[in-house]
Parts: sequence; structure tokens; C-alpha cells
Amino acid sequence: MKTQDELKKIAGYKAAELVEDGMTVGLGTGSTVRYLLDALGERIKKDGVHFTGVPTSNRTAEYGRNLGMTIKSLDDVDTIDITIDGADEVDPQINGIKGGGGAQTWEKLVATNSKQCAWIVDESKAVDQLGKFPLPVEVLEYGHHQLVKRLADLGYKPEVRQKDGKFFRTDEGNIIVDLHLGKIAAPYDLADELSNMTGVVEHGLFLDMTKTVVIGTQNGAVVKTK
Ligand SMILES: O=C(CO)[C@H](O)[C@H](O)COP(=O)(O)O
Repeated sequence: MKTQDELKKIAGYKAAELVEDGMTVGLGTGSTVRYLLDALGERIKKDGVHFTGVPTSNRTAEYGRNLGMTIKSLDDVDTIDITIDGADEVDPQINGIKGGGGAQTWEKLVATNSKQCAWIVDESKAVDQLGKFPLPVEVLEYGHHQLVKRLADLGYKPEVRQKDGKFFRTDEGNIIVDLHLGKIAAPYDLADELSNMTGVVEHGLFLDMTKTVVIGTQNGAVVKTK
């Protein structure tokens, strides 16, 4: 029986095959993406593959640079050929929840500006319905008390994310409110509702953003497309 970590590695290494010489590649964030980066680092060393990485977090930028990758900001590239990123939950329509690592705003910006996207997950992330994983919402600190109250009044069970006894901070210096929804019956409506709330920077519902998911399973990598 392979561990969850081994399944993440299977997905990350498989997805590294999607990267071709000369591409500009959006690089996601998280522990599964680390395996992707390791695999790409090996391809740089062994095969001399050259690509430009556009990171979705400072963590990914640093990890990639240490592996010898050329790293550029989204603002310094014209197009992104493919973005490969992790996810916290993926449903059968290949919609997902992202932001467990608090990077969903940059992740969505990079994904939105990519010609194609692929997600890499271990099989525990494949669900029938989104919502068991708390939905991360990046918000401005200013006014967050009022926003959290509003979210609570809507029944969304908000919780301000903490780290080491302080607010968790995104790379933009904002805070994260996790919504404990249990299940999301109408993800498109919820996405619109959250996007329209003043003070919300970006939420972790990623709808119709990718057609491909690479799943690490006990039987190897399974690639699902729609
Ligand atoms: O959205 C993310 C970070 O904001 C990650 O992709 C997501 O949380 C999955 O992480 P992991 O691969 O560590 O399980």
C-alpha cells in the first residue's frame, strides 16, 4: 500500500512529462508540486531541458531557483504554455477547491493567463462533491471582522486562518478565512457571491479552469481529461 506522499510523487513525476523544451510553465504551490519541481529539476540536469517557470508563490520560486530553474514573474512573460498545480479537492467535472497553502490568488492569476492547465493530486483528493475541505478565501485584513460576521450570518462557518498564534499571511500580506461548508451544492453561485463581496481578494473555487487532472493512484498515474 503506497502512502499519500508516494501517490503525490507519482502524480508530480507523471505531469513533469507535459513540459517541453522552450515552454513557459506556470508552477503551482504545495507538497505535490514539490515533486513536480523535483522531477523538472532532474530533467534540467539529465536531459538539458530548458523552460521558464512562472511561480504561484514565493515558496515555489525559491524551491525552483534552487533546482536551477529560470524563474520569472507573471508580469515579465507574455504567455504561459501550461500551468501545473495541485488541488485540495477535485470533483468529476474537474472543478476544484484550491488554497490549502494560501496561494490561491496567484494560482488563479497564473492559471487564468495560461493556454492550458493540469492539476496533480493523490487519489484522496478526488471527491463526488466539493466542500468537505474548508474553502479558503483571501481577504483584506481591514474590515475583516465585518466580513467574517457576514459570512457567519450566511451560515458559511468562517474561521480566520492562524499560524504560530498569529494571522496566516499570504504572499500579498492578506489574511485567509476558511469556510467550513461541508458540501457546496451550487459552486457557481457561491463563486459569484464571494467574488462580489467587498474585501474579498480571491476565493479558492476554481471552476472550469482545467481540463486535465493527473491522479496518483495505487495502480499508478491516471490522467483524466474533459
Ligand atoms: O492550492 C494549493 C496551495 O494554495 C495547493 O495546490 C493545494 O493546497 C494542494 O496542496 P498539496 O499538494 O500540499 O496537498
